[in-house]
Amino acid sequence: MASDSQPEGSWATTLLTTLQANKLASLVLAPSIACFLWFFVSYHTSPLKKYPGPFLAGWTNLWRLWVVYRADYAQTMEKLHEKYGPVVRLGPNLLDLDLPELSRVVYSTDGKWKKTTMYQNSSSIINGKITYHMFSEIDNAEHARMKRPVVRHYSVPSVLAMEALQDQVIAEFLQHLQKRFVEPGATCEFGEWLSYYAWDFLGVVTFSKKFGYMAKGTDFDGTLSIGDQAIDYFGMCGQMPWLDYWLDKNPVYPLGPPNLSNVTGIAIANLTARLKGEDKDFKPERPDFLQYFIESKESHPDVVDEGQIIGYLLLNLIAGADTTAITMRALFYHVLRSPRILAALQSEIRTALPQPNIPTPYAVARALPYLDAVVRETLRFHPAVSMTMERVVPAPGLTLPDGSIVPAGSHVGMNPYIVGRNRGIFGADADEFNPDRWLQRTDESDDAFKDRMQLWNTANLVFGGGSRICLGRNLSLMEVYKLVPTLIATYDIALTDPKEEWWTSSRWFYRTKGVICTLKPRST
Ligand code: HEM
Repeated sequence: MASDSQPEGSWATTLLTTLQANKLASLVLAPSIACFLWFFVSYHTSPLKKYPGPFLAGWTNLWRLWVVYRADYAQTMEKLHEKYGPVVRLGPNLLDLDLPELSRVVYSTDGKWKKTTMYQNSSSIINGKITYHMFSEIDNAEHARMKRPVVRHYSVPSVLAMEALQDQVIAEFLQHLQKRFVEPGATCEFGEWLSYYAWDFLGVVTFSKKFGYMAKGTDFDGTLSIGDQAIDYFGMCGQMPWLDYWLDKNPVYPLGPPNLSNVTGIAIANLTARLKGEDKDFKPERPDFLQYFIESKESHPDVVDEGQIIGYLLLNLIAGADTTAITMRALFYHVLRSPRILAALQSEIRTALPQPNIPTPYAVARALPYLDAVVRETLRFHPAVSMTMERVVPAPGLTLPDGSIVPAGSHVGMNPYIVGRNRGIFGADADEFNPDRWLQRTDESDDAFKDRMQLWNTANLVFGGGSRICLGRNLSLMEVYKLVPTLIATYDIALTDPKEEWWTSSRWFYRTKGVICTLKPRST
């Protein structure tokens, strides 16, 4: 019979009695119950509870970690937005927004919107201390301090000053393609070769030296593969940033991504040789980033030391090579699958560039409207970064178009892949690759076209936005705008299997493999 103070059937009493009686049960059960209660209370009291999303996502970030692990992040997000609308809850404290009208707010220049801690796991340990670079630094004031000495070196005039260096790499790329594939009539792993080109290109503009991927025709030192693993690690760990302290930053046995020690070694060797005047590849009349960074050390000695220069050099390579290769690979993949688009592009380029084998001057390339449309469509359709770029909502909160307020401290973000396919902006055919959408329609006035492009720019987050916008965008655009017409003016390029379905992996980078081609001398 139950006493008055312990009513019969009280589950709490039974539980307490069991726990007191059984020490093992208490060791296991008590933390589990505390954990469950914590999750339960957090879920039900969260101010983000009102926003729709997968059930598990509201409880734990493990859900989104699982999606990143599966490597179909962008596609999953697309389905979720179709199901739930423009605001989707991806984690207990994270909303993904398909609201291009807010892009200038979330990715602003006012210094109030901070990156979330997801970015911090792309830092490294130098001399026993976690060191952040321009991409991983989340404090906006510190970021501005790091960026100030070098930002002008990424401007259009600065990268234009490197055009001669770029032409040199393009010319070499053509020679390799000619000897290895065109003359013997061999099949080309074109997608791979675009990566070799992009890495060697970045080596040359960064420190006047190629890594040698084109010469060797392979990822001979494993750097490209290590780079992929490092970026995948960043994408996965970013979903639960504290994991990085256990996996990579633990001082006992780091389990993080394989480090880029060979690239770091190359960067240090180049800096040392340059400072000692022993760098034979560098020609002062052909400036490179290393030269610019050394000058920044002289102009900003309070910010730039040799460690910072190594950081700048590495960021150039890690942020710049794969992203540009992904873009060029996507461009060729989609263009080569469409005889109509290929014919239009070929006709424009070959009329403007009657001679093969000559690196296209940037000014000439930028004046080709169909090429411009193809590049823009590629960036929209296959952005190299295809994950939510998270930011912390500052006080007093973010007002959404439905009038609801996302409280300060919540995390929100937009995904270039999702906003790039927003049907309200790009039309019902937003899921199709069609460069013509970027051209002025026959029945469209100049003003209407201008307005449409202005609106479309709000949904262009391919290079991020605001004060954290991609630093290398002018350089990578120059690379793409120059290389594509040069190749099309020189070769007839065709997929060996026009129906080829390539391999894709959508995590932080939207990686791809494939684009197997034949290359023949230009026929028309
Ligand atoms: C098609 C090529 C490229 C794409 C699509 C791309 C995309 C992006 C995006 C989306 C961001 C912003 C990430 C965020 O806010 O969460 C970013 C940042 C950055 N990118 Fe790029 N990138 C490209 C090429 C390059 C190149 C060639 C370089 C350097 C040579 C570069 C250097 C950087 C740096 C330093 C940042 C950090 C900027 C900051 O936080 O201040 N990127 N990039």
